[in-house]
Amino acid sequence: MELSVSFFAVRSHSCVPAVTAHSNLKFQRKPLTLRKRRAIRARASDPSQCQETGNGFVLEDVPHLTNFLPDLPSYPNPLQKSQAYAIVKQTFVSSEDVVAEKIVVQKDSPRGVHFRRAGPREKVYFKSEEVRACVVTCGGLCPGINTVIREIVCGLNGMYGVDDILGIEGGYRGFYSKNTFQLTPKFVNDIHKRGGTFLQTSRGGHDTHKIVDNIQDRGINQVYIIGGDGTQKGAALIYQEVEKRGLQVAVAGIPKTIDNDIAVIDKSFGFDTAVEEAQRAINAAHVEVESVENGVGVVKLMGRYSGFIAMYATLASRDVDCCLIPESPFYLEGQGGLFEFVEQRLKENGHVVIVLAEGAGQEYVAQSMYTVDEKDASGNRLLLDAGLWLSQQIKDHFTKIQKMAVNMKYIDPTYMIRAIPSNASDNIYCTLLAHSAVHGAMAGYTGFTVGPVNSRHAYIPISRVTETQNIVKLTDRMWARLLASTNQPSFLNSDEVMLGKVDRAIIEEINNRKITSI
Ligand SMILES: Nc1ncnc2c1ncn2[C@@H]1O[C@H](COP(=O)(O)OP(=O)(O)OP(=O)(O)O)[C@@H](O)[C@H]1O
Ligand SMILES: O=P(O)(O)OC[C@H]1O[C@](O)(CO)[C@@H](O)[C@@H]1O
Ligand SMILES: [Mg+2]
Repeated sequence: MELSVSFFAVRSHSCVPAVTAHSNLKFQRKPLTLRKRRAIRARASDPSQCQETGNGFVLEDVPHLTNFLPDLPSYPNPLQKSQAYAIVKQTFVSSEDVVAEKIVVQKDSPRGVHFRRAGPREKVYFKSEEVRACVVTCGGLCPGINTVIREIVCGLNGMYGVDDILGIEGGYRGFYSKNTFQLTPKFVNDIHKRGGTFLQTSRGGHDTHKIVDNIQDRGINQVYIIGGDGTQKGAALIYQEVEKRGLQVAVAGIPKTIDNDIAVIDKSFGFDTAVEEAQRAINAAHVEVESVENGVGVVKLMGRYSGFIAMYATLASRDVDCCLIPESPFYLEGQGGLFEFVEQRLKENGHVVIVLAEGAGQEYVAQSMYTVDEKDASGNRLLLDAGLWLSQQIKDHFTKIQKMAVNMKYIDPTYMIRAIPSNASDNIYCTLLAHSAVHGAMAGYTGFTVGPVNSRHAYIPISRVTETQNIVKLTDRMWARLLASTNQPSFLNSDEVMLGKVDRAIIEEINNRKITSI
């Protein structure tokens, strides 16, 4: 496989520090802390690989087919003959190009974690005419899925001359319960203009053995898997089984989630589109409540454990008085509570708009009604309708206790913000994701997820994107910007925030909610 010995002095699974070509660096670098070293080591267990050099430079590498198929032949990349790329200064990504996980550093800090830069390589490990690829989409919908499908098909065909691409219908279970169909550039030509997934999706049904049996039986050698955290965990299992069986099959994950809760990557595709669509609902709520006396608008947006959509939609709109997200506990009654704030805004402005992420206040809703802990087919907890609950609570409080009638307008655009086609910038983002995945698979990388890290597309070990979930950090500046813009109560004791207790509690809670079985 492509690996520059001079650059990466060590190729090891256990991150042993080594003396390298970088010893002439300008600044003395601090060694990695024991905690960091342990964390990296834990991640370095197969399938991801990790290399650390003496100056604290760490490469968290992705597996390559030659790791378990050392005699695999390579071929010149057909892009060498591509007209489109003929005048590109550097068509191929050098094996030394890496992307830094942290972009803000101090002069004495270790160089830190890096990922392999995504893009076409000089050598490929598949002959174009021998590729049989497949594409599958799993989990919930998200704007842009069809663009990713289209660009995998068009990228494979246009850049690499591959014309055997299968569509797997209806998610993971489609591998073993449905017939496949052929995907051609012509067939997928205008699917990016539609919302949803052209291939259909499902939750549950991941059976690693049955899936890999089918991959093997159908002679598939490149598997493109589009889906969220659950899907990527499934992709890792498929990769491991493929390796165990010694198959020449590249497994590439394309991260998808409307909630923007996938770790490491800058942002998930479709997120901007969803935030934009959410503006329409917020605007409608604002127009409604402005036009009546004591108007209270409640808008419920998606966000199971992460309130990114609600936070960004609030910040973008400026018509929102209060934003409630799962990461930030809130309370209704008493001093500093939501009721007091609503009353104050009604007195000041005559109306109030509240945006609520669906996962916020779940514990209150559960307390107020008899509930059974229901799960979807993938094992994700089914949420209770916090929007409806909150609307009722506000109505009851003002009518019964304050003797003040409010005009409640509850808007639930949950599915509307994700069932739409992606906007222009998401379309371009989806294209880059798809092409990165195609280049990676053709170059023989496997068991990887693609995504932008500090705006540069990289190949990331799957375990890295599934080990934690991205959440809104209450101690980060973005949440402070929101609080400053809405002037809403933080519902937090400032000592707790300062000590970072809040984030820890939330992370623990999220960990407790983690799926243990599917
Ligand atoms: N831990 C796991 N191991 C193997 N497969 C999994 C795991 N978790 C989920 N899956 C499979 O991945 C698929 C999608 O999972 P899930 O429904 O949780 O959605 P997701 O990919 O997390 O997307 P999203 O949450 O953004 O809608 C399902 O087919 C499910 O069986
Ligand atoms: O109703 P569905 O299709 O299971 O999807 C709902 C869930 O999917 C997500 O969009 C992504 O996980 C969540 O925000 C939401 O709770
Ligand atoms: Mg998920």
